[in-house]
Amino acid sequence: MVLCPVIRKLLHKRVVLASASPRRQEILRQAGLRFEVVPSRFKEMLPKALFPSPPAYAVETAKQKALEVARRMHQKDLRAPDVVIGADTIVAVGGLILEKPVDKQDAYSMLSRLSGKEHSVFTGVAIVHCCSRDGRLDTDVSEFYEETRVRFSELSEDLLWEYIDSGEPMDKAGGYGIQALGGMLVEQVHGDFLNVVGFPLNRFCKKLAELYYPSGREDPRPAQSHQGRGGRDEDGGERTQAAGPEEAVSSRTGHSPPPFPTGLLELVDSFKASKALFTACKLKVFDLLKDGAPLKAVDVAGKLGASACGTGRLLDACVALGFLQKTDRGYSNTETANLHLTSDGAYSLRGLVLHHSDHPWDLSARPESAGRDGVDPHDGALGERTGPPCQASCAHSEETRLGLLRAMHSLAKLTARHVATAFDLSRFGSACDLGGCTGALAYVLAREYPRLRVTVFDLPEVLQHVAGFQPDGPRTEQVSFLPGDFFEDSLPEADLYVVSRILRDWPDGKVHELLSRVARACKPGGGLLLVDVAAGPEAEAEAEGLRRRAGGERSAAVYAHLLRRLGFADVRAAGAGGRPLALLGTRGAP
Ligand SMILES: Cc1cn([C@H]2C[C@H](O)[C@@H](COP(=O)(O)OP(=O)(O)OP(=O)(O)O)O2)c(=O)[nH]c1=O
Repeated sequence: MVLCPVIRKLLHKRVVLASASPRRQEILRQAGLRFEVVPSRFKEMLPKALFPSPPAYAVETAKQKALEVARRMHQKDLRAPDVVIGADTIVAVGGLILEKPVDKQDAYSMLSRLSGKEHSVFTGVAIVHCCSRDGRLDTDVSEFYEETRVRFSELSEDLLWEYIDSGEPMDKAGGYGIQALGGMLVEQVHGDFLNVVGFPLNRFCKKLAELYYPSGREDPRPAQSHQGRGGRDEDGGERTQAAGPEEAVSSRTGHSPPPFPTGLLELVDSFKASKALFTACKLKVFDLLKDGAPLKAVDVAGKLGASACGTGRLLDACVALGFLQKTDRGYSNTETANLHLTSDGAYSLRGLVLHHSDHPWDLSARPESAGRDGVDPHDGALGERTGPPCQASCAHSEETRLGLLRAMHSLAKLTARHVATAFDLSRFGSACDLGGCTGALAYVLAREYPRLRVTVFDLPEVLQHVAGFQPDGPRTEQVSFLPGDFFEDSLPEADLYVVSRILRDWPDGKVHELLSRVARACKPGGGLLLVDVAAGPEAEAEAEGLRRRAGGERSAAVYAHLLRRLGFADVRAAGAGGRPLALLGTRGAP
């Protein structure tokens, strides 16, 4: 069939790739498709013996992967994406299906089975069109597979083990990657190379053409029958005319609708998810479900004095978010909820959640900055000043301030050990935590470094509240509190200055001013530990733009650049839980 430009047909749709495979993502991205990645949680454990042929197994697995994601997304947001794409690649040799090896021995038996022979690589693909109607999810599945035949050379034992020891086989069907080192093993390829790598792009485009050019309005030739090549299609029950109404309009007018606003809709969705969390915390749902037996929605509703229907929806949303689990017996907390969302959990973040729920624009603004002349934490973060600082000041009632302290304390407590151990700080004898608030980080630093004396430097109106947050236990005498304003007063002498979670909503000028003061106070060889950099390597590039739009963290690269400009050398970054967390710079000679 003649290929038409089909990828653009998906540009204005919300497309999700239900796959964690980096190869699939790359192939589709390079083809110009715009999509989100939501890896499927479907376990690839269908009983192979039930399938008439290996590709039938691959197609069904691909379909189940895509459907799982469509259902999960629908349950979470009550709005499924327009299209979910799932794929599954298998290797078949002598009627046997080989998936990813479970260990080196398994990789060895797979590769020795393939040595000197021809095998088939099948990738099954499912394109699931979704539609949410009255809270129900309708799906329309189109599926196909592609076969590529691959011949391996005879492989020596040495080569086999050398290849296995490279680690490459482990996440690949049949235990090899034709696109990398595994290419060495291959003598001949018959068919689509990309199909072996995990996604049959050419056949995918043909399938899209069948779906999106129903009666040849744009394609000079009418769509072919769905039998495809060699009658291999497994398109049972698929729709023959997948173009939606907007397709029809666009093909009539020749006008292309704008690209799908994925980022914008993600923001809306994440707001809905946060809202469910805020509401459940406010209603103390997690306290209610803490220790006892699971409860049905109607019982939870009764205890909360809320409607059964609304409560059921809220509980289901919490299930989708991973905070509750649901069984026949009812709803109960997950581990995360017990630990972080109950009122009295050791690492409770409920205070933080409630604070953000009640003061969405305060985010991580600190109580003292609201009252300080000229320091409006939102200045710059929102692009312009949002009003005179006194407004923010008035908004900070005593109760609000305590709520904010509680929120900051719980967050600092949770992350303090990661921060304290992100670098070896044992060379420092004294530290000053600027804006260290309740001392949550200071106490953990003291515990980790018995030689370290830590001064928490913060405004008097903040320090007057900290008594209620002091921990019992050893070495509390290493920590002292000193009232002061780090913009007005001289900074206490210290070998190490700590600036943790206070800069994120500040305008660049204020950040520069504070860090310059630190740089001037810091002795050569002294350090600056800066905590709170943007998460995720991909976030680095976006962080600046995002921060400018909505306030938030700066990327590690931006901070590192600034620290170097201010005379800090050997600036190193450390992360925790896969996220960048902190930077440590050492003051060079002035
Ligand atoms: C044969 C072969 C497979 N592969 C890869 C493609 C697939 O990623 C993987 C087969 O496993 P799959 O289960 O198809 O995919 P996956 O587990 O990587 O991702 P997901 O289930 O989330 O979709 O093997 C290669 O990269 N090169 C090859 O030469």
